[in-house]
Amino acid sequence: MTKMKKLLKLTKGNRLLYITAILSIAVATFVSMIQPMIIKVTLDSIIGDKPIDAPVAITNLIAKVGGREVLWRNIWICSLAIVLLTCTRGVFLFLKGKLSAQAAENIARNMRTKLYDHIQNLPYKYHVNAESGDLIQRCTSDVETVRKFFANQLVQIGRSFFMVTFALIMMLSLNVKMTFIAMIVVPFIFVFSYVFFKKIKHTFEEADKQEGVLTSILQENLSGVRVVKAFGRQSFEIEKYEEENKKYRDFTFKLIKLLSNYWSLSDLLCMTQIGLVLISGVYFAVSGEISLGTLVVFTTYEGMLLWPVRQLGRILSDMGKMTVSLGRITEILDVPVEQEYGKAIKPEVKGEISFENVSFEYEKEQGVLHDISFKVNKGETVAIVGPTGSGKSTLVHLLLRLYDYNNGSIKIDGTELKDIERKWMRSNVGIVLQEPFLYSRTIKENIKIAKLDSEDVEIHNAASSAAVHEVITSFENGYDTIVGEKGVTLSGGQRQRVAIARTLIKDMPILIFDDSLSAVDAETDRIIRTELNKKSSDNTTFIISHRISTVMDADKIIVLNHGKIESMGTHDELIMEDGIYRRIWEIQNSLDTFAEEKKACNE
Ligand SMILES: Nc1ncnc2c1ncn2[C@@H]1O[C@H](COP(=O)(O)OP(=O)(O)OP(=O)(O)O)[C@@H](O)[C@H]1O
Repeated sequence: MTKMKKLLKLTKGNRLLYITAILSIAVATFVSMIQPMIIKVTLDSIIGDKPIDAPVAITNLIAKVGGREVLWRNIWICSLAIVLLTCTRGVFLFLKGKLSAQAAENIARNMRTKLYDHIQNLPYKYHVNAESGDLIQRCTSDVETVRKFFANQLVQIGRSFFMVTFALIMMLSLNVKMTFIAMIVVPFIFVFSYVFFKKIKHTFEEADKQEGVLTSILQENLSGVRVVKAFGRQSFEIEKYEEENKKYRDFTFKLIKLLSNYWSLSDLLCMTQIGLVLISGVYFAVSGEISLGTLVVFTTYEGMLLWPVRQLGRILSDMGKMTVSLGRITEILDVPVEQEYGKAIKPEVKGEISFENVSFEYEKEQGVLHDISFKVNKGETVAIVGPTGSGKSTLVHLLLRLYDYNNGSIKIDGTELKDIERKWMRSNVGIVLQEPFLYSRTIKENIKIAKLDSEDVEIHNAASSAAVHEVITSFENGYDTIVGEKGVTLSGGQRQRVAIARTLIKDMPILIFDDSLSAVDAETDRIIRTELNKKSSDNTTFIISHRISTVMDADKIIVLNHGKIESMGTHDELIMEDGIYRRIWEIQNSLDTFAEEKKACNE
């Protein structure tokens, strides 16, 4: 879609406001053009004795008032006319400002909502790779640039257009030769502005990109400030920021330099034009070719005309910035939202799951899961163990349809997973992520997110099942304790448990715990699992863990290695086999025995 079409599309729903704003600026410009004509007639034909040489409307008006004689005796009428015209101009300028601001605000609001909606519906893969600092910049400062364009610059372009057209008509009606002199440099100013606009666009783009880099570093640094401090990386981070900051400053300097060159050169062109009008105007007035009033009209028009022309360079340069911003916004909007390729049905999910020869790769030719086949009955608990990077999280992410498997088949109660609507599937699967995210809200609100209408008692029950109720009630504000950004006021284990409570509050047929008990001690882990067993005998549960004690009671344990199922069975079966599972079990067992012996010695 061309930029013009994109711009037009944005004004949808606000076009009437815009048309009225543009009409208002047309009226205001026309009125401001009439004023010098009144001065001219007053000077030449009311105070002076020249025949009236003005547009028909003004001649008719003079006749209606009573003719030249009456006006000469009541010269205040001419002043009053100027005052009235100034007031009319003011009213229309006010209307223009109000309506265009209103339209621009509406456009900006629509754009923000559209962006936010779109971002929410983008595929998981997009978010994994996107830089949030850059996204934030696009949703805030880029939208602001477009808003400013619609609020100010677009109507300003209209003003320039009307100004040039009206002035040209008026000047031509007075003197063709003078009109030619008054317009001789104007095309050069236009061409100059256009060339400048082309040149500055690229620099604006670079500066904007660099601003995005700065925002990203800042955002990343603030969220990872604890890592920076813990590793004593402050000076490295400061240097890195300083380097990018310097680059940003250099781009801005370059822009300022270009802009100042532009303003000085456009000043020179404008002053040359005014000088030409003054010199030739005075010459023609002295030689009697034009009247004094006509000279006043030409010099006033020139002053009025050159300002919008001068401004045009700025508007065009801002337009460059605006098209860049618009491009950056549409770049997000052009990313396709998560599509439903299958039938998008919403069957009742009971929890029977089967994987048949499933393979998956994030990047082409780099398989992550190979030929995975297993079956889980409703209500069973399946544990997935395996070395880090073996594909455990990937496997459960497939169940949520965050990614679609490349080969094989996954069936949920006999229905192909790809045919089940993504949102529907996600509303039937409760997952506790490896690194749970908590909002900077109260604990209660964080738990309620999964079920907004939940009663206090349900919240407390979920928290009890996650073995965190007592911890919460020990806080001064209990469930109303606000969790700091990303839950810094809570310990890692407490955070995990609040996240578990959030998942348990809604009774989902499938539950997934992705290494989500890693930050709690073995005893709390056991309490939570006992609670889970009590609560979720009907739920099909997946537990990913590196801790054998967490998975040993599972109905089925899947051992993944390099994306393949190495072995599968119950704990008792697996410890009989020579493999990863037995090795991990032996290591953890000997560690436990060692810890117990040490404890006994200390006692
Ligand atoms: N979004 C992604 N894009 C590309 N590759 C990815 C992505 N997520 C994971 N991988 C890769 O896929 C492989 C499996 O990752 P996965 O997170 O499933 O392993 P895991 O067994 O859960 O590891 P851990 O125990 O450390 O959590 C790894 O090699 C990882 O680098």
